[in-house]
Amino acid sequence: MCGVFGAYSPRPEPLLEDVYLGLYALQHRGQESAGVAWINGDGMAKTVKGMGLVHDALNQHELSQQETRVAIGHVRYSTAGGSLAANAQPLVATYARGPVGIAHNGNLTNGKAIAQYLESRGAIFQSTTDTEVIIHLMAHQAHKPPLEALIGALRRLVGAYSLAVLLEDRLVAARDPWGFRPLVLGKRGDVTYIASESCALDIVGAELIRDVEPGEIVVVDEKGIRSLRIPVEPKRHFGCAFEYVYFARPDSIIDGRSVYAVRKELGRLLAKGSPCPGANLVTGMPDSGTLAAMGYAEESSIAYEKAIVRNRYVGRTFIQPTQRVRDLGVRIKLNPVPHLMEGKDVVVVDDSIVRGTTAQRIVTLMRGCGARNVHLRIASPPVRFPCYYGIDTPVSEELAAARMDIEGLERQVGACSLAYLREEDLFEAIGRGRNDVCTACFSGHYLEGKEIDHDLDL
Ligand SMILES: O=P(O)(O)OC[C@H]1O[C@H](OP(=O)(O)OP(=O)(O)O)[C@H](O)[C@@H]1O
Ligand SMILES: NC(=O)CC[C@H](N)C(=O)O
Ligand code: SF4
Ligand SMILES: [Mg+2]
Repeated sequence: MCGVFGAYSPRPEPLLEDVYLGLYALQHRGQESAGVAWINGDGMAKTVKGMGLVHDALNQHELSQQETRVAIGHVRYSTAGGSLAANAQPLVATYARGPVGIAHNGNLTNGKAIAQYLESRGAIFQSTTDTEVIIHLMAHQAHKPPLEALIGALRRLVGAYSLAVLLEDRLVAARDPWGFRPLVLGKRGDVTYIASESCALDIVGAELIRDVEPGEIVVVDEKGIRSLRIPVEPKRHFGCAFEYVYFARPDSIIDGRSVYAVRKELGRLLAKGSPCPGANLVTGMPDSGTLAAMGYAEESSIAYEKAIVRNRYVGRTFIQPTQRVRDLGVRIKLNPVPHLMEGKDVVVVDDSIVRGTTAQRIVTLMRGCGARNVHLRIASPPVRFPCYYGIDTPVSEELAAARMDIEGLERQVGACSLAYLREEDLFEAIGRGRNDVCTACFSGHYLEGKEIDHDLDL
């Protein structure tokens, strides 16, 4: 999952500082690289990118010295192509019709097929991301004006894309027809913003105007804001349920629904479906399990304690690219408060179990601190299938809930009991119907109707 951000002003301004701040607010969506791109006074596309977190990769002071009318930015969590400097985004190129820059959140399921087709006709790729195919598809339609070439490229894509695009001196936002990933529009005075999540608008003092609709292209230029459509009719919408469960920040609003409210509701419904009468306290796995734990505690009238402390200097562990770093991360990141554990029956709520790294470590530590019973409650259904749409859930063999049944997993993590949320409760908490939400990593029901399993590395 990545984060994208873009800004457009009718006159030159230090917009890159806003982009920097917006990316900072989207850091939870990608920790591997960060970058910005803008159009300078000569109409040329410029870019600064680096590996690591926003404050390591980019220099806020230097960026704040630049004035521009249009700029985009990206934080990356690699899902197609390795975690390399060459794959850092935004990707920028100058083709026959002028400069173009693209920041992409999501994953194309036909990216590899398109790349092979283009390579067989002489295209030379500079990166191994799926994102680059969009630029090549545009370059192959150089007879059309750039906006038409972009639309012509997008109509060939299948899968997930929420894009912030620099197109000459225009800012363009585009969201795939299935609406997998979030994308919002905001405004502060006459500056227009696009962002993966509304929390990035808040940080620059912009007001959330609305979501970019699935299948919509929003063009921002000197004429104002225009809305166009990607000419693809989706059979249904596929907004990612995992954004609400784990990925997005709780202060964001996605497709009109507060992530905070959804997470608390997930916890309440979990308590109704899988209660734990007699437990002494409920606690949440920081960070993303916290709100569901509060909802669980409220619904079951059991005291909520912040009984697992998070080391604030460690970021997200699940989105780290290797298992070694994930193991180390969980080790340093989370610790129970010993005196709250002694002789207690404790309910621990987490948002999800993916590989089982976090659950196993914490249950072991809690037991070591003297907890009598540890009941693990998960505020989403079991993750049994890989995601092909921009979250790097591993192949089925690495997914804890695909490798064993719930009793086996309960034994593996050492919990006294383990229970998951029901799928229908997930739809209820999100407030949308089965045909509006993607739950493929839980259900195995993919966009193309079957398990797609092609190697997405281009
Ligand atoms: O079963 P696993 O493979 O351990 O993956 C699941 C865990 O990973 C995520 O936490 P993460 O540390 O990434 O982020 P968070 O701080 O937002 O909870 C998620 O919230 C679970 O706690
Ligand atoms: N997770 C994402 O959104 C990643 C975007 C793109 N597929 C990449 O790997 O660079
Ligand atoms: S498969 Fe899971 S993580 Fe991927 S888009 Fe669907 S719900 Fe989200
Ligand atoms: Mg977590």
